[in-house]
Amino acid sequence: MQIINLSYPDHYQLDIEPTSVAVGYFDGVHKGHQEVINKAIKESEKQNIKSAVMTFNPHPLEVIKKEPLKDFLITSLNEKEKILENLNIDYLFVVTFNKELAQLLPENFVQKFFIDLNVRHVVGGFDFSFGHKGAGKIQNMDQYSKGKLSYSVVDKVTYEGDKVSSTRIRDLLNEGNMSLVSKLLGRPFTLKARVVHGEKRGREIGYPTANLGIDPSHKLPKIGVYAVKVSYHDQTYYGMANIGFNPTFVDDLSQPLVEVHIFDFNQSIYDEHIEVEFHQYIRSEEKFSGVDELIYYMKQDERDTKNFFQILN
Ligand SMILES: Cc1cc2nc3c(=O)[nH]c(=O)nc-3n(C[C@H](O)[C@H](O)[C@H](O)COP(=O)(O)O)c2cc1C
Ligand SMILES: Nc1ncnc2c1ncn2[C@@H]1O[C@H](COP(=O)(O)OP(=O)(O)O)[C@@H](O)[C@H]1O
Repeated sequence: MQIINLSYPDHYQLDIEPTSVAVGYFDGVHKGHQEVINKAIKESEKQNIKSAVMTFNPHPLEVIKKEPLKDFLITSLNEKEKILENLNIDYLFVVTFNKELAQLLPENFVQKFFIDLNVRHVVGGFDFSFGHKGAGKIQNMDQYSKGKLSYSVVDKVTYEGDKVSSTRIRDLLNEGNMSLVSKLLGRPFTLKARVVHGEKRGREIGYPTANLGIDPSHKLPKIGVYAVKVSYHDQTYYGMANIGFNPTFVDDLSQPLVEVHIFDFNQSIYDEHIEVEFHQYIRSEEKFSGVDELIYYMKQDERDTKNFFQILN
């Protein structure tokens, strides 16, 4: 997959082959988004052209609200790139979302970002809008492109009767309903991050924890303890994670920490990247009377996690 960064009003001289492109912000790349992307791939095969995804960065809300998003994005740009890479897309266009782009008339957006880029077919979801005040509707593509592009609109995808949407997934993350989140995403909710330094308390209490460096804009599941799987250097491990404020030891953390104790693992992985899949909410985070009570509960968490994954204690 070739990643091409674009921004308006910059001029660019690009040599891009004809494409069928799926367009959207695609936060989470959930089952609904996957249908849009698959349609673009199918159409590229039919027309014997390349497949592409066009996404935006940062999130439009950040530009409209003029402040950084907090606890919002289901996938960082980096995570999105990795998911798309696995879908075998030929090109990923990452369009900078800025004030200028937000003001483009739909017909100008279509000229600049589709026709000028050699796009032949555009696929969007039934409710996708673009351009000035979101007035551009994919359904009006013939008018904007003066018939120069073909397009398809993908219908609402539902799960158990309700629309699959990024908002629904955020609500389920707030509830810690990881099994339903997995169903709507088509894969477990995953954080990909660098391991950063913590307070070095973990190893003292017999449970070293890899602390994840996560951008505050990333959505996190509700505060508490989770059964997780960790990928590191092409190997998968089981583990237990805590998302929280370590109230037993600290009382003034402004951001929740995400930390993972990996079972049967004993390597120094500071500054390395790991991927953590959240499979099951285990319990809420508590303020314990001290280290001994915390250790007692962490032992119980280890048993609960191993029972959940059906691995031997
Ligand atoms: C499975 C698990 C459960 C945890 N539960 C709690 C908890 O309920 N309350 C709490 O204050 N800290 C909890 N912690 C966080 C520990 O306080 C933290 O891992 C420890 O202080 C080590 O911190 P460090 O990585 O900064 O050294 C938990 C950590 C893990 C891995
Ligand atoms: N089983 C394990 N699970 C998680 N991290 C481990 C494990 N074994 C060793 N480590 C290493 O130890 C570090 C965590 O130790 P800890 O004392 O909790 O330090 P910190 O407070 O800096 O996170 C991890 O970042 C990692 O490099």
